[in-house]
Amino acid sequence: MAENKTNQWIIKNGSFAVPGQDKPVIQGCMVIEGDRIAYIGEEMPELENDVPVFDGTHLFFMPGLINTHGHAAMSLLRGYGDDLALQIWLQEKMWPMEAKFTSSDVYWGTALSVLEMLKGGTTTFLDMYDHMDQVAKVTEESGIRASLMRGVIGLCSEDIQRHKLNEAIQFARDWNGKADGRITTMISPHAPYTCPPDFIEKFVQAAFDLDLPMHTHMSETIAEVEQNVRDYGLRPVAHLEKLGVFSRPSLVAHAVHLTDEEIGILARNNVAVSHNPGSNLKLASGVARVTDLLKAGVTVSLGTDGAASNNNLDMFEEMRLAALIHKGVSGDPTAVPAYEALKMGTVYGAQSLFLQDVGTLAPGMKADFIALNTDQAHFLPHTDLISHAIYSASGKDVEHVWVDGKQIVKHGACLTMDEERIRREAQAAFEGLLSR
Ligand SMILES: CSC[C@H]1O[C@@H](n2cnc3c(O)ncnc32)[C@H](O)[C@@H]1O
Ligand SMILES: [Zn+2]
Repeated sequence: MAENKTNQWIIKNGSFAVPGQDKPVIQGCMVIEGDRIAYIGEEMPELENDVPVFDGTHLFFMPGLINTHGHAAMSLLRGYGDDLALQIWLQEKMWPMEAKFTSSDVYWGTALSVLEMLKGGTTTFLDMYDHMDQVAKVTEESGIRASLMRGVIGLCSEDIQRHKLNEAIQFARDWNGKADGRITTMISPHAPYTCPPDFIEKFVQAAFDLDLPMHTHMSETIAEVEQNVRDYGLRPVAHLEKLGVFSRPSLVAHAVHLTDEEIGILARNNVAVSHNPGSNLKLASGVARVTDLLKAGVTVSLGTDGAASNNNLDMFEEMRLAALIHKGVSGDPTAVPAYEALKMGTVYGAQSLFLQDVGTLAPGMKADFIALNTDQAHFLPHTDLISHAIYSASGKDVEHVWVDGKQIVKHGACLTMDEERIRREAQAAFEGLLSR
């Protein structure tokens, strides 16, 4: 949309989800000025005559979805190693293939994922992987927002450990605040079962030195918890607390197997949890205690994990799963209502990534938002648009996407990425991996 000299444009006649605010849906208009929201409300604000107008009829505007855990380049391994438990899947399928990944593979795998995420309404994603300069490059080029980190597996010699840690530090330092502030970084040992305790302590020190948050996989399977007790005499939560991880702002992925005491430790230390229901179901890891975590005051957001354990990156699916499975396992139909699932995909996502100015639609917030086409059979009647967004919608209903006030997806097509080339290169990259 062309802007006028005040850099403003206005959306009229729209319905807007404003999660976390007094009234969850507003019917009216929203003014965008540059990369931020200047106004949202039922009344028409006074504006210059030449402010461009975008007609929001039949559109439901929502904050862009925030995917708080994943490994984007793993989309190259989608469908490669289905129906296996985590450790076998990692050791026999993923790690041997990932050992062959080149920078170019990571670039095209990440591009494939970012394309899928943007078209499906995700405007911010977290990525923990290797060859992270390539992930940052895709982020810069595509216009998406991202929290990026070099994930480190420490099952190697001390020399290689040192090299990987230095890479993680260098990446975090070089890229924090880059791409017009759309990239932020974290420090990320992969998991307590792949990083020895003294190695994890070095990551904690780095996080202090760089003043950055930490992210790790934790308590994903029963086998992992039992191994932690055998190896270190503690369950993973107490183990990471003892190593100082939670003395930094922290986000842990999965946290499926927790005791009441562990939920207390996470709550006291303000540790956020990225709940990954699709991946946890597919790998048969279990069902996280989300209602208990939320009740204890823990911030719980949503992640897809990599496309090789999901097998798509549709955050609407994760919100729907979160709203459904906790009802199913608890027998309580009020567990994770639609509005709470929406907050997990938006407001709590922003909190989990330590981002202050995304996650809802309000004056002063970054203009990261999406529009769903509600003029479709599965959105009618218009009883409750938040209910429809959680229980009826999918990423395929996303018509438009804006990040930083710039339109990235228009009528379902990505304006910033070469879709045809990405599809071709990703297929070629997978075939190259098989042949090496
Ligand atoms: C060091 S880069 C990230 C590393 O994580 C692996 N991974 C992907 N999904 C999971 C998961 O659910 N639990 C643990 N580790 C996972 C991925 O294959 C990369 O090697
Ligand atoms: Zn993961």
